[in-house]
Amino acid sequence: DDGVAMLALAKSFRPPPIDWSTTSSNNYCQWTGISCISGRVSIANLEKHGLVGFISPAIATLTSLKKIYLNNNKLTGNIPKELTFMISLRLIDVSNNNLTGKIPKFPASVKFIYKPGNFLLGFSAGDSTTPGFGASASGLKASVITCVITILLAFLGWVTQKCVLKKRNRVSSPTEIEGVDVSSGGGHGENRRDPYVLEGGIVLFSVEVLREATNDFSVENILGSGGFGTVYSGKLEDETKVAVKRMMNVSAMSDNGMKQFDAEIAVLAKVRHRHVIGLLGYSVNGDERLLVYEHMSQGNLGQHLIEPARHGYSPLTWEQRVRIALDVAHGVEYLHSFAPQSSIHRDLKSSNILLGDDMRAKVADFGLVKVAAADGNYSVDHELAGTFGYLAPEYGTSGISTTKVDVYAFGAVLMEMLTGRKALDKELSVEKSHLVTWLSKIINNKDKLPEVLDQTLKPDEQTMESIYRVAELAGHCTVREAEHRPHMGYAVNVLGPLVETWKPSCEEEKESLEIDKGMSLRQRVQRWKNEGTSSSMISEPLLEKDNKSSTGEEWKLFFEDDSLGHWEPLWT
Ligand SMILES: Nc1ncnc2c1ncn2[C@@H]1O[C@H](COP(=O)(O)OP(=O)(O)OP(=O)(O)O)[C@@H](O)[C@H]1O
Repeated sequence: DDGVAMLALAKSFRPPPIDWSTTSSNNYCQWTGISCISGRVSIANLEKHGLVGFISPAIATLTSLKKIYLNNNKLTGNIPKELTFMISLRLIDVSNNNLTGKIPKFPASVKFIYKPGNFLLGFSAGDSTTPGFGASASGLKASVITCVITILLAFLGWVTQKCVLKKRNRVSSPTEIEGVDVSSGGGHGENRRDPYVLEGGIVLFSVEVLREATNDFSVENILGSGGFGTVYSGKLEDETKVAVKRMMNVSAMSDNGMKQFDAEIAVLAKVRHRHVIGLLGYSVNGDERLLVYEHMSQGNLGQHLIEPARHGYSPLTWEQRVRIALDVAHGVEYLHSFAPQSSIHRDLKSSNILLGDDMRAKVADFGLVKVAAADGNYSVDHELAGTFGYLAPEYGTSGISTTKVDVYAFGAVLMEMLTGRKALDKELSVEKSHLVTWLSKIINNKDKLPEVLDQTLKPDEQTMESIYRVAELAGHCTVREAEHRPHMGYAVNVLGPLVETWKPSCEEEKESLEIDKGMSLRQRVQRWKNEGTSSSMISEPLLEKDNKSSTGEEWKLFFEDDSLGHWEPLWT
């Protein structure tokens, strides 16, 4: 809901546009010049409205706003620097106003138009060297008036910003972020000391803070690399361990890198669940995009399943595997059914399942997440994304995406747990390389299954019963017809009784949904830890070999709908 910010915006104009209210934000999507998508403001077109007043920093809290047209009005005051932190912003036009103060530096992804007009922009108000403000008496008077007005407006803007951010974030004071140095603001070269806490308690870090935390993004700190960047371990000043994902140079990649960055923030800012990775904050500096997550000390599931010794790990016991599977099922079920907006992960795989100190799992990497269509419906993706081996047949062939796409991928992960083999292993023969296709033929054969199990398991009779149950579930999750695959809730119910500490999922969700309002960053990380105890569109080439992945060789898939026919799925 953008109501609070819209009211602040209405109050910053004198008078506001004709049908805008300064007392009620009801129906703000219907206000003149406002366009919304899913109830969130996406375009504000207030061009030529004769507006007098200032640009409210509250605009910065409209996190879905893409375009702002404030040109050809009579606005005074400065352009709030907070606007440069807006992750969704692509265009801002403030030309032909009477704005003063510093010219803010927007990221390269934002088209910033401030000329013609705004003759005093770039000069501090009242500067005697400013054209038109010479030593004449009238010039001096004008300059003093401008200066007083600017100070008053800046103060008003500052008060509005404090109130709006406080109200939206329900964080009583930024200073409550104990020991976290979020100085130097968003890292636009200015040495800001104010901390910024944005929607959902997400912290806006300065690049300098993250640079220090990661030892200047040193090679020794690298935790892994994916298709869109490198992840570094880091330690904040208060000793909080974090993982920092440094996106590849955004100007060098297509829009999709930006989309991934935006999607992670949009989803993870709203989601708090013990089995979903916690996003602590982010940083934007020119073309630099950084995401800051809670640190997961035991790496990703793939590293523990496939050649664990290579990563310095012992093989997982069966009990650990089932517990991890249940954690993942809980996390994905939450995403599908309980999160504020039902979503599809679309890139579930063992390298996106991260493990904490206690070997409990969290689902990560939400860059490809997509809002799910209403129950029973589906949408067709024109830009497919995911990783070979985990891709559901209907998704690969026709782009049909439902939550069952994640169920299929989950089934593939279960098969990796059973066999200790990669979902797609190019080293093997064609019949064996695609794990789901190969194992599906064996999975229901109680005599043959023991032969293909991960050799490190050595199950006794009781464990074997559990293995058969999980194998059956894996087969069910990966059936060819999406409608015959179960919902994630079913997987939770199958796996729950197999582990000791089973609790009904809805009870768990209730506890976990509680967002950590008013908690310090350190407390939030600690809480997430405690809770743990219980692509860019690449059309050429169509297949991008993701040889940087820490799980070894994988093949990422990105292609446009017109190229669907070029791809031969392995299971046909
Ligand atoms: N919060 C974290 N804590 C610890 N390690 C992490 C964290 N996030 C990521 N990693 C490590 O960094 C690796 C790379 O992560 P990233 O999300 O960039 O790529 P990926 O998921 O492996 O591949 P892709 O993004 O191409 O799908 C992960 O596989 C994991 O080992």
